[in-house]
Amino acid sequence: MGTMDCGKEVMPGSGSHEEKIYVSVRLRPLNTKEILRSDVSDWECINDNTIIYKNANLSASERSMFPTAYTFDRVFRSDCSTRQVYEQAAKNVALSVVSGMNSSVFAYGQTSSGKTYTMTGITEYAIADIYEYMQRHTEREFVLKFSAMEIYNESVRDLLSADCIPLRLLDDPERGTTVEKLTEEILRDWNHVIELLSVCEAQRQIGETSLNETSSRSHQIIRLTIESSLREVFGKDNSSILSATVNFVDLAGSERASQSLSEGTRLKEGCHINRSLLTLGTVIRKLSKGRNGHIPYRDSKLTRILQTSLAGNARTAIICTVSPARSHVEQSRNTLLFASCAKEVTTNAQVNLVISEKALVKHLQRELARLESELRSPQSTLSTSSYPALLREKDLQIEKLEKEVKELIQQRDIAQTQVKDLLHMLGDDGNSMIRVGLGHYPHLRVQKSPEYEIPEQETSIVADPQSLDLDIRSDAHSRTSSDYHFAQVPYFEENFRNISPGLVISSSNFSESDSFQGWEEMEKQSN
Ligand SMILES: Nc1ncnc2c1ncn2[C@@H]1O[C@H](COP(=O)(O)OP(=O)(O)OP(=O)(O)O)[C@@H](O)[C@H]1O
Repeated sequence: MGTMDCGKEVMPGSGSHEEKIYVSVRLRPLNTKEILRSDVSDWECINDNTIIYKNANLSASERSMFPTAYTFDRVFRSDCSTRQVYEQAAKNVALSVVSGMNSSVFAYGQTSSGKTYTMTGITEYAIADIYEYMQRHTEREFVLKFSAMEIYNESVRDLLSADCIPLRLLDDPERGTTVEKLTEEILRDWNHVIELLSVCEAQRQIGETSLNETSSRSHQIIRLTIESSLREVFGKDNSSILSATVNFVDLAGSERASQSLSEGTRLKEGCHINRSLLTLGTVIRKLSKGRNGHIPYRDSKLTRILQTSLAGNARTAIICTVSPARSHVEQSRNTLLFASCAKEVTTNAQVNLVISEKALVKHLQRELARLESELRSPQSTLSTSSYPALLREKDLQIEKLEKEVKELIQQRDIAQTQVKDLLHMLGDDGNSMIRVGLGHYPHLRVQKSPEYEIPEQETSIVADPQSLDLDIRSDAHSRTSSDYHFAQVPYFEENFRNISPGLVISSSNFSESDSFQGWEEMEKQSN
């Protein structure tokens, strides 16, 4: 398998993942030394999330000063296995790396609390799971790169190199802080992993203190970078590649010189360890209160290298290891205080997509060709040759609409004239109108239709429901109002109740059989 690290562009992809750091606490059993000096276990995990300090002899002032119960995403009793800790507190975060998200798993705690014990197991389990994932996803081609470093006395050292030359840190605008000249081994297989892990173990600075015979005197970061792409297009420089890094961080343990009885080299190491852990604590505390103000990442190499993992483009899990011994209560409380701040810190992981420059150029060329052919195609609505036809069609549409507008204006003018004439006629013939008070009938108006040449014997009727009066207009040329015959009241009721206002009805609609009665008769009935 070849490396994919050619000229490339890293782009944060879709699937932004803002979340809080996953914080768990692991309580280890009392060790032989602690048992021999009759130390007692003062801490107890009362459920999956809460650990309590259970010393009954606690003074009242101590009780008021310190919390006795602490809650986290997960707490592990002293009899929990590292496999269990991995499965429940690290696996989910660590394996995000195969989906293109950066991730980090840290162990934090005082010296001899079980950080190396925990991280050794977690690193192996996670890499084994990554291999298992690769076997299941044969449609993708994977490249795994392994690197390892330690920060010893504030110097960065390559754990895969025999040289003890301190490495420089560089600031990369895209990738954050990087370590110059750090060896990156492309992993061949699982045996290669085991081999490299044992090289790291052998190279790491270990020293004996009174608290831990094999105390780690440096912070160790084992880093795995995973790149993957779909197999069919792999190696042809025309694919996008997922690229992410997982860090397994085994921090050196905080220690009190009086307890670790260190002096000389160990004392100097302890000072460096404590100072960088103090910076880490400050960074976490400030981040837990939001990202306002200055965050002192640059105060230590550890926080510079881990900046992305602490608040950037990464998913992060922190496992805080705690000794149960009463003699370490102060250190344990400090660890739990750190854990309480850490659980308030938010990171924002994104899927990292890498597109090789060649692939990017090819993609853009293909897109350009597609657009050009679309422009040339005769069917294309964008074709330049179709513009004149399109314009002609639009002109015709405009012409048609203008014609319609003209016609509508004419119709409106005619209607206005008719209304005028009608009003005029009503005004002129006002005297011939006979008003009848018919309070309970719709307003009916009997009148001559303006355009209609009414024959001698005809009269028209217009209903006006706005008024309760019944108005009857006679054909003034032929008759007087007294000559009129009208339908009986029930007839009006039946036939004109729903007549629209202004509708003209000829009286010829009535037949003699409708038994017309004289006007006076009708008036009599209505009163
Ligand atoms: N959960 C555990 N169960 C059993 N033994 C443990 C557990 N945790 C730690 N130990 C033992 O305790 C001792 C100290 O553990 P370890 O070296 O992992 O501590 P550490 O926190 O890494 O210390 P340091 O910071 O000094 O390196 C080791 O002998 C280890 O085997």
